[in-house]
Amino acid sequence: MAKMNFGGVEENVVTREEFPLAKAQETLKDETIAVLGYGVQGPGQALNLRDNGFNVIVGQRKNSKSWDKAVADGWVPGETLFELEEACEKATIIQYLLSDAGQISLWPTVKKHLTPGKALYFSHGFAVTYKERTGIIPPEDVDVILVAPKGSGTSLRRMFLEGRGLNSSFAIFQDATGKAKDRVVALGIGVGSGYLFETTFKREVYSDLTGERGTLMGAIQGIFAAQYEVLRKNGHTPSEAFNETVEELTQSLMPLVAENGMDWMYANCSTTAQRGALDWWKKFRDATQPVFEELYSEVAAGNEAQRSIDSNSKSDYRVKLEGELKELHDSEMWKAGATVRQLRPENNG
Ligand SMILES: NC(=O)c1ccc[n+]([C@@H]2O[C@H](COP(=O)([O-])OP(=O)(O)OC[C@H]3O[C@@H](n4cnc5c(N)ncnc54)[C@H](O)[C@@H]3O)[C@@H](O)[C@H]2O)c1
Ligand SMILES: CC(C)(O)[C@@H](O)C(=O)O
Ligand SMILES: [Mg+2]
Ligand SMILES: [Mg+2]
Repeated sequence: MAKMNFGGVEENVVTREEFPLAKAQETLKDETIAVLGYGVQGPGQALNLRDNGFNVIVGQRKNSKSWDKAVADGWVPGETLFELEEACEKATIIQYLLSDAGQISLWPTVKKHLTPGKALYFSHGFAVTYKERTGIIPPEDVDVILVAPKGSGTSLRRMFLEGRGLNSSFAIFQDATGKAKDRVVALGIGVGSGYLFETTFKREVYSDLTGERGTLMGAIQGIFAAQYEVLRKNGHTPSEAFNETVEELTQSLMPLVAENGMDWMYANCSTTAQRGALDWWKKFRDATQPVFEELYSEVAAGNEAQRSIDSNSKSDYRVKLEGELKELHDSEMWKAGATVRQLRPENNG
């Protein structure tokens, strides 16, 4: 494992140079990897593993949309696509990629097939870290490992097809066979990770829940909405408000930030923008920091996990969710966004 310096802090990372695909293939040559669940991560990881030459099968409920999607992606019923229990039986490595709530209900079935020496793989530290709430306590004689791609399964697949790689974290909760480290790193390379950084199940779930509720999705939508509303209230058109809040960020500035960092962006805008951004960023940091503190403590207390488990297990969960998503979809800001996206020359022919 290479030690790399991240802004003055040394961390362990695994790169593709250090652990090439050929080594990953050799490590897992006698394994049958069953990817359970074909939602968002399932397809990304299963297809990348298949294209990378691993022995991989998919387990999914029959008569479901995800089953049909798996068939459309070339998984063959009875050969590489099975009902969940049959896939568990055939697997030496079970990649548990059902929704976090779905993992709770299927657990008794999965546990039954976790015979000594198998590996149980997660892409989230949720099930094991919050075991008192999920009831997921793996037997002691199996490896329990994690590769958590830091992004959507959609991006994992897209970036793989573009010859790029999404970064993932990896962790070992339990090394029963003495092979857990090689297995987890080989799987991380196999699913198409750019590089792998080391974590624990607990640190993965605390940071992931914070990130998705924070700057990755929750906080950013909140900041978008606040700025858009202020601009609209002050007489700006939807076009102007949307362009100045979202479109410029995603189309112009974020690709540059991705390439070079926000420090570079600050050094490469107008002196007017530079002055203002330098003067205002700390005010935004100070205003939001208490919310982030509250968020992190709710995550660490397990309350966020419990809320997610509870809401997912309600019978009207789907109906309520659709209502909430519709509210966002029907908001003026995102309707304006749909029109703006349509007007991108590459989208309007
Ligand atoms: N969505 C992402 O891009 C992403 C990114 C990183 C990590 N993860 C993690 O990966 C795992 C999978 O997440 P996902 O978003 O792909 O899941 P998902 O919500 O898309 O669901 C995956 C599959 O679970 C099946 N499922 C749900 N409940 C079930 C049940 N009770 N019985 C049988 N099958 C059931 C669904 O049919 C679906 O095919 C989770 O642990 C998640 O936290 C997801
Ligand atoms: C894609 C995300 C937000 O990073 C993931 O954590 C998820 O739960 O979907
Ligand atoms: Mg997440
Ligand atoms: Mg995440």
